[in-house]
Amino acid sequence: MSFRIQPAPPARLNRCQLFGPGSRPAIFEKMAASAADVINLDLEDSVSPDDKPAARANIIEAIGDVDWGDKTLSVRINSLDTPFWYRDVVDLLEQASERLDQIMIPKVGNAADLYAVDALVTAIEAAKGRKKKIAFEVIIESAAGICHVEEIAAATPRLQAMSLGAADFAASMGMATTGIGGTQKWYYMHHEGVNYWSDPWHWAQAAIVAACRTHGVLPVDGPFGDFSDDEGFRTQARRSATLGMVGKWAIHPKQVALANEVFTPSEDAVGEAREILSAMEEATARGEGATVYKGRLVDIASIKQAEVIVRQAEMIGL
Ligand SMILES: CC(C)(COP(=O)(O)OP(=O)(O)OC[C@H]1O[C@@H](n2cnc3c(N)ncnc32)[C@H](O)[C@@H]1OP(=O)(O)O)[C@@H](O)C(=O)NCCC(=O)NCCSC(=O)C[C@H](O)C(=O)O
Ligand SMILES: [Mg+2]
Repeated sequence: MSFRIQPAPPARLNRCQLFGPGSRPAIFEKMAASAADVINLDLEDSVSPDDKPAARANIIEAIGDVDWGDKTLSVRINSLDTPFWYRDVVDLLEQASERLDQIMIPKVGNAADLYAVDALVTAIEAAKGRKKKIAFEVIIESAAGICHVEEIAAATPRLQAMSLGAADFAASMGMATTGIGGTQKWYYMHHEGVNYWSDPWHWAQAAIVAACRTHGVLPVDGPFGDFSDDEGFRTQARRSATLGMVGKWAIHPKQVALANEVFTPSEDAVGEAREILSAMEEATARGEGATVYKGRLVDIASIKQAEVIVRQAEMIGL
């Protein structure tokens, strides 16, 4: 390992991010009452161009008026290739209450995109005397974004989280699918009469996790479009969790419980992680760097692995 210590990501829960269009204020209270850790009020692709001004006004009003509890409250602005984004930032930062925690910047292509938004946000915060520094989260959802994922993860200390946006990513990459996440019908190998399905999102997810872990950012899996397919959602989420992601988006309220279920470590997993830590404590007291736990090797690296699970459990209060 490099002599530089890997920075810890923000110590907050991010198991589920529930999205809702800013043009649909009737669902804001329902979003606030949900069990999602993060709320994403959307000004981007779920809002039609004509509705953008009204959606901004709805969101600004709701940030102050709705009781969002202890959730992380985030607003997705429009991307930098549109005429909408600067007005999103200016109106939010000038008019929304200090309850706003974060803005989500979609379709980032390189670090300079974040530099531009950071400059604007920093100027408005200073001009308006805002006390809370707004955090950023980004979506990697283009060929440029995935090519520059590491410089994006390092771009600004405001950055807390990074998601994979499977729909725009597939379009930008020219992928032959209209599916948003999950297994794709034609993505398989064939051997001796049997098809073996593979995961076309895997490499992008792994690149995102590595960039995030290098720079202390939370890696998050994005949307799973078919909200009638609970098992498909669970399977995709379990793969993401196994790869190191901390949570997943919900584009319908029924997906919140599924994400929380997958990204909350099970009692068994937490129990085993605590037992590994105890076994290693005893081994260390005996002057040993490795020992045997349930017939398998555990060593100093196992302590770090177990601590990932125990830290997550402690944040949740398990
Ligand atoms: C997908 C939806 C349009 C479905 O809405 P609806 O038809 O109202 O669903 P239901 O009738 O099944 O709703 C049941 C009840 O739940 C409430 N509801 C609906 N949606 C939400 C929500 N998001 N949060 C909270 N509550 C919600 C309904 O009001 C019903 O309540 P009740 O009548 O009291 O029982 C809709 O869910 C929706 O708009 N979802 C979010 C869409 C969105 O934000 N999309 C953007 C993110 S995905 C994306 O952008 C792609 C990404 O960038 C990429 O590139 O990959
Ligand atoms: Mg998108």
